[in-house]
Amino acid sequence: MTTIRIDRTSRWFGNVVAVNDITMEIAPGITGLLGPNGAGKSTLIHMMSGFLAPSSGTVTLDDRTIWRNAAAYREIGLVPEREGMYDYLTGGEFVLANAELHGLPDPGAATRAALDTVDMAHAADRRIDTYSKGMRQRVKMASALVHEPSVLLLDEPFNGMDPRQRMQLMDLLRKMGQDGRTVLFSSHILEEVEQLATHIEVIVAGRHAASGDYRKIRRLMTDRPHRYLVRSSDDRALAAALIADRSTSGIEFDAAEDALRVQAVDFGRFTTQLPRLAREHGIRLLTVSPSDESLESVFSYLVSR
Ligand SMILES: Nc1ncnc2c1ncn2[C@@H]1O[C@H](COP(=O)(O)OP(=O)(O)OP(=O)(O)O)[C@@H](O)[C@H]1O
Repeated sequence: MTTIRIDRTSRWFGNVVAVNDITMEIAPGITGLLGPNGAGKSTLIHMMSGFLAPSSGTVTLDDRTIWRNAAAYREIGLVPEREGMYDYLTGGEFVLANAELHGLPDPGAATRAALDTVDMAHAADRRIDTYSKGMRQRVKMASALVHEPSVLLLDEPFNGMDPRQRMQLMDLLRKMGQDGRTVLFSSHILEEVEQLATHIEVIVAGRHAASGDYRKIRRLMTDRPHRYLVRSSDDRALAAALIADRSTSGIEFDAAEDALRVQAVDFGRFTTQLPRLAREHGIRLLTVSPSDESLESVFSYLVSR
């Protein structure tokens, strides 16, 4: 059972602070690292895998520093985001190269076992440039798993996969989590993380924004103030009724849209009160649409709390 600890860790590149004073713990099981593009997910993963030194703070694996520690590298497998693969090699040769780099006693057997795990033994002798995106991803997985690491780190592994490939990879990662491995994958898609991760860490603009199980993260997201665009048969009367209710914290009239912009602070209450108030006042609701449902707005809410 292996735990990665990130303690007050920052990483900067010149003037850019990619990771800003983050503290978190990655325990056995499946953790989702959720954040929008540019949040610092790859930088954090590269520090966890020993590819990048922290500028300050520490990243440890069961209390041992990861950076420049060959013994720690042996316990970690990384599936990078980039496609950088040696296309002229076969899948088998690609995985074997990594087995040899790790100095495994029987690299051939380890390669076969890893390719079996990801269900790629049948294509081991084909060149990588003939593979589909999903097959490439699985060979990258085999290469990361060939030395049977206790920690598996995957950077945006579902990018570009079709639904079937996505399900297969999810099943495989679930199995690894159940076996007691420490699995961390990054994503900018909440639903993806929800489906797979038992624990979620959210980072935004290099900072740690939230952590917990998906119920907690969902709740944080639905409890935040929501903005709606509302059109009705009598906007003035509806505005008066809504502003008197505690579910609503602000209303303005948007002349260009010919609609009300409503800020709701209590999401649950607002969704039941709006139709009730309209009915009571004989007002017909014509449009009710959320105007800030993008994940970006959710994330910016999480960091501004
Ligand atoms: N080698 C580097 N040199 C300069 N800036 C970098 C470098 N690596 C990352 N950055 C910057 O650090 C910030 C975080 O990047 P990072 O790739 O870690 O984010 P991310 O969450 O993985 O995003 P994405 O999913 O888009 O890759 C970005 O502003 C990026 O431009």
